[in-house]
Amino acid sequence: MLTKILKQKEKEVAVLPSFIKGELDFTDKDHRPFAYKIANSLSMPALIAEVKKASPSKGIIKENFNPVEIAVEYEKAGASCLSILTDTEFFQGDLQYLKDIRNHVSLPLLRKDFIIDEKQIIESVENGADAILLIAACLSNERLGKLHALATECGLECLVEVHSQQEIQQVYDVCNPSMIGINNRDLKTFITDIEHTFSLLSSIKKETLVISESGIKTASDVKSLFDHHVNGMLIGETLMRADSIENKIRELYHDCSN
Ligand SMILES: O=C(O)c1ccccc1NCC(=O)[C@H](O)[C@H](O)COP(=O)(O)O
Repeated sequence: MLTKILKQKEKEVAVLPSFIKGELDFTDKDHRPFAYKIANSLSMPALIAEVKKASPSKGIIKENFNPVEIAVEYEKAGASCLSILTDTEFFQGDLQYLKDIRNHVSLPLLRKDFIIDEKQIIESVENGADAILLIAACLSNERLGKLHALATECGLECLVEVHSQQEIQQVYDVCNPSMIGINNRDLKTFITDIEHTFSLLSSIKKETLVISESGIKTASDVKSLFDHHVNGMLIGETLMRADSIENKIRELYHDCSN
């Protein structure tokens, strides 16, 4: 699946406009601090709530999909940050959702896509992202280091995603991200297992914020993340399938407040 997605991304990147680094000026962009919001959620893991219509593993997740309405509900229900899927081909997302959502909520926004090229970083800033996802499994050491450096120069924060101990080492060899996301989804089988987060935790430096990603479904999952001092959690499907986002978020946090 990842190979298929990356082939498609190469096609998309080929038609993006090129840029001259010296001519970039993003000083007028207002930046909403992403990692800061995560770090400040002390009594429970911070919620990064994902706006996700469909996925390669589940097909359509939400039929009547209104990204702005969902984002507004997430903000009202107490999410710390939002993740907006912008990939069209596999997740039925759109870059336009990022722009639209930015105009209706005040939360920091993560552009969730498969970033492999500098041009996508410029596109992310121009379309209102505060942070981007960089997936270690999609990038060589050199590419990861370069993309992380450019994103930082452009005022974007990076959530660097890993699946293994080896990838954590790769990440620390080339950059020192403020946030590492451990993806609980095995990209070969699509099976999610929250234990995956706990198995990799000890390899992450104390000063790096840890986000557990994918397959988080119950209050007991959230409580165990909290008990393991995981700083944040990225949740898509569980929230998108809920009849009431507000009730679902309250239910997920239930065991942390008791
Ligand atoms: O969601 C998928 O099927 C998927 C397949 C291949 C690559 C990535 C995929 N998901 C991206 C994500 O990381 C999730 O959208 C995110 O972590 C939220 O996961 P969930 O709460 O399980 O929807």
